[in-house]
Amino acid sequence: MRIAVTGREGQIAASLLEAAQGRSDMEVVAVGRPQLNLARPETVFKALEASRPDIIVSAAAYTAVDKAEDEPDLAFAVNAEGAGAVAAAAARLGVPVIHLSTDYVFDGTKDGAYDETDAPAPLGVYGASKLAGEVAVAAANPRHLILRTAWVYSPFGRNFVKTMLRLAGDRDEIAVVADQWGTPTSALDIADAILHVAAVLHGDKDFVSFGIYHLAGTGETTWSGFARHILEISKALGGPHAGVREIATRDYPTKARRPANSRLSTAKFAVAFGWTAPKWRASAEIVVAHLVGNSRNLGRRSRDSATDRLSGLPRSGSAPIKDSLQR
Ligand SMILES: NC(=O)C1=CN([C@@H]2O[C@H](COP(=O)(O)OP(=O)(O)OC[C@H]3O[C@@H](n4cnc5c(N)ncnc54)[C@H](OP(=O)(O)O)[C@@H]3O)[C@@H](O)[C@H]2O)C=CC1
Ligand SMILES: Cc1cn([C@H]2C[C@H](O)[C@@H](COP(=O)(O)OP(=O)(O)O[C@H]3O[C@@H](C)C(=O)[C@@H](O)[C@H]3O)O2)c(=O)[nH]c1=O
Ligand SMILES: [Mg+2]
Repeated sequence: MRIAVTGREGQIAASLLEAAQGRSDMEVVAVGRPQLNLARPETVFKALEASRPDIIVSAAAYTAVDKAEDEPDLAFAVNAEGAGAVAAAAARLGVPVIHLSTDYVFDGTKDGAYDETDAPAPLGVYGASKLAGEVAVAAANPRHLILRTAWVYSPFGRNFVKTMLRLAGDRDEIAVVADQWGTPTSALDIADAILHVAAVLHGDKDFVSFGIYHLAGTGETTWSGFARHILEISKALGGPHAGVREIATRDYPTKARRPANSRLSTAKFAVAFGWTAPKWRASAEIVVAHLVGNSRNLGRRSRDSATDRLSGLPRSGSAPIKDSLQR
C-alpha cells in the first residue's frame, strides 16, 4: 500500500516516513513544497496524483498558533482551503483521506475530556482555521477520517519538548503555565495509529465508519506537568535540567488565547480501530531519550522499544542535544 502524506519535514510526516521504514507492506511518500503548496490549491491535485497513492494523509498545515493571529488570511488559505483541496484531490483519485486536526477547536470550558459530540468553539485564528478545514475536508470527500490530536512532540521539527530542553540548557528555572490541561501526544504514536488505520481502510473496501475521531496520548497533565516530566527524564539521562516554576496563564501573555482544558477522550477511536496510545509519560521518555542522545539508563522496556523504534533515526554523535535542538 502506498500512502502520500502532505508536508515533507513536519513532525507527523517525518514520523510516518520513519514508521514505514522496514515495513515491506507500507510505502510512505512525502509531498511538499514547492510541488504541493497549500496556499496555491491549484498545485495540489497534480502533486498528489504523481505519487499514485492508495490513501492520502493530510498532515501539512499552518501551525504557528500566535503568528496566525497576525496572518489570518494565510492560516485560512492553508488550513481551510488547502485542506479542502487535498480532500478533493483524494476524492478525484478515488481514495480516502486521513486529515489531522487539533484540540484547539475547543474553547476549554468543558468540565472533563472532550468527545466527538462536543461543539467546537475555537478561541483563536489557528483553531478557527483548522475547524474550517474539517468542514472543507468533510464536504470534499465523504471517505474522510478527521483525527483530532493534541500537544504533539517528536524528535522532528519544532515542539514543546525541544523548547524545554533548549531553555534548560541556558536557565536554572523555567516558568510554565499550570492552568492549561491537555494530553501530550508523540508523533511516533500518531504514525503507528495512522499506519494501523490505513491498513484497516485498505483491507476493507466496505468500510463505513468515516468521520471525526479524537486520537491523543493516554492520561492528562498541564504544560508545567509536561515540562517537569521532560526535564526529570533529561536529568536522569545526563541531559540538561532546570526547575519548573508553576505560573498562571495571565503571567505568560501570548497573542493567541489557548484552551484551559483541551483533554481529548479517545474512546471512540479505541472502539472503532482497536488501538489506544501508550501513556503520555512513557512516550515522552522515548522522545526525550532520543533527543538527549542516551537511552542506556531507561528502564528495560522503554529502552527496548526506544531502540526498536528509533534505530532508523539519524543519530548525532558527540553533541546530540545541540544538533537535535538547533532547528
Ligand atoms: N503540532 C501540534 O502540537 C499539533 C498538530 N496538529 C495538526 O497535526 C498536523 C501535523 O502537525 P505537525 O506535524 O506538528 O506540523 P509541523 O508544524 O511540524 O509541520 C507542518 C508541515 O506543514 C507544511 N506546510 C506549511 N505550510 C504549507 C504550505 N503552504 N504548503 C505545503 N506545506 C505546508 C510544512 O512544510 P515545511 O516543512 O516546508 O515548512 C511542514 O512540513 C497539522 O495538521 C496540525 O494542525 C494537531 C494537534 C497538535
Ligand atoms: C515556551 C513556554 C510556553 N509556555 C506556555 C505557553 C502555552 O500556553 C503553552 C504551550 O506553548 P507552545 O507555544 O509551545 O505550544 P502551542 O503552540 O500552543 O502548541 C499547540 O500547537 C498547535 C499546533 C496545536 O494544535 C496544539 O495541540 C498545541 O500543541 O505553554 C510557558 O508557560 N512557558 C514557556 O517557557
Ligand atoms: Mg508554538
